[in-house]
Amino acid sequence: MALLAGRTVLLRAGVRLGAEAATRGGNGARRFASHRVLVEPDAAAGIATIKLKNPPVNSLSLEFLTELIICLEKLENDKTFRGIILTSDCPGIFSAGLDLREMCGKNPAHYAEYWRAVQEIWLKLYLSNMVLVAAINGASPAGGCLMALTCDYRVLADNPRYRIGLNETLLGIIAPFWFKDNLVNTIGHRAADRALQLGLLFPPTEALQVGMVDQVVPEDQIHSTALSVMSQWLAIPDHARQLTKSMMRKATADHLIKQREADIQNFVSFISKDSIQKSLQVYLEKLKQKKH
Ligand SMILES: CCCCCCCCC/C=C/C(=O)SCCNC(=O)CCNC(=O)[C@H](O)C(C)(C)COP(=O)(O)OP(=O)(O)OC[C@H]1O[C@@H](n2cnc3c(N)ncnc32)[C@H](O)[C@@H]1OP(=O)(O)O
Repeated sequence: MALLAGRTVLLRAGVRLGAEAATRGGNGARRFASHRVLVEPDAAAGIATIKLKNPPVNSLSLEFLTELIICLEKLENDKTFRGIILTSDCPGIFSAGLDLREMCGKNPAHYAEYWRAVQEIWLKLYLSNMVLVAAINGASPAGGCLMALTCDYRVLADNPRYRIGLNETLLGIIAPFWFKDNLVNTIGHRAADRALQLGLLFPPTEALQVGMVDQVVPEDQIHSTALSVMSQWLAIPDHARQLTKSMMRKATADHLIKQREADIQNFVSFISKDSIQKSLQVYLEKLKQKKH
């Protein structure tokens, strides 16, 4: 049931994407047509670079998530590719996380559809058979951090403005258990406990220290570093690496898979509360006023 309902989201967007692809027909077979997800394939190396392009801040709207899910499905099913570098096309921002406008002032059916897409992108990334390297070239709060956490290796550009972490509590909301599980698997229980309760956003040096990222490099070296990490990981035979990855991650993914519907219901009732709506609106307003 969960999967069937999930498919509806994909198919609906798939039709739209199909139409886009047709109008762009001459663009070269290899470039996947999508407004917001740029794919730069290097077939010889077996690597595709995905550049997130949903300006201004790569917030994860339902449409953006759906395009990303379709793109990942295509790459996963294309034997040409063994690795993905995930990065941003928006200067200074990797991703601002979930799109707050999808969680404010909408109806329960919308919240449920949105949350299913958030679950789906996490499962697709976390369980990917490919090697995923995050080249984090900008700020990466909350859902942006979560996407990076699904990857096998994280390289962060050395800029104090590029902070990364699960800051949900600062918004008056709670990181779901599977965000928490992914963080605990990455930085350990004690560090995750502190980071989650305080909603910490770590600048590069601290992010490296706590293990949130694996490497911090000068900004102009981020892509070359990601490529060299990728070639190291791709030197391992796929079957051995994939089975090992699955062994390490399956229990965490199953935790969500076994209760997807309950998790959606939980999200919908939480996010629909007046007090939570108010917190999110105040937070969005603060973001808007920051400039003036
Ligand atoms: C029980 C369990 C149940 C479950 C309980 C529920 C679980 C939910 C889990 C939630 C996970 C999340 O990811 S929640 C999302 C958390 N994300 C954040 O806190 C990031 C907030 N954003 C920022 O900090 C900054 O925008 C940042 C990314 C650093 C970029 O700073 P800049 O100065 O470059 O840009 P800004 O001027 O701030 O932003 C540019 C415009 O983008 C908008 N904008 C910024 N972030 C946005 C966002 N996430 N969603 C929508 N819009 C956003 C701003 O309002 C501006 O809009 P205009 O003024 O109109 O131009």
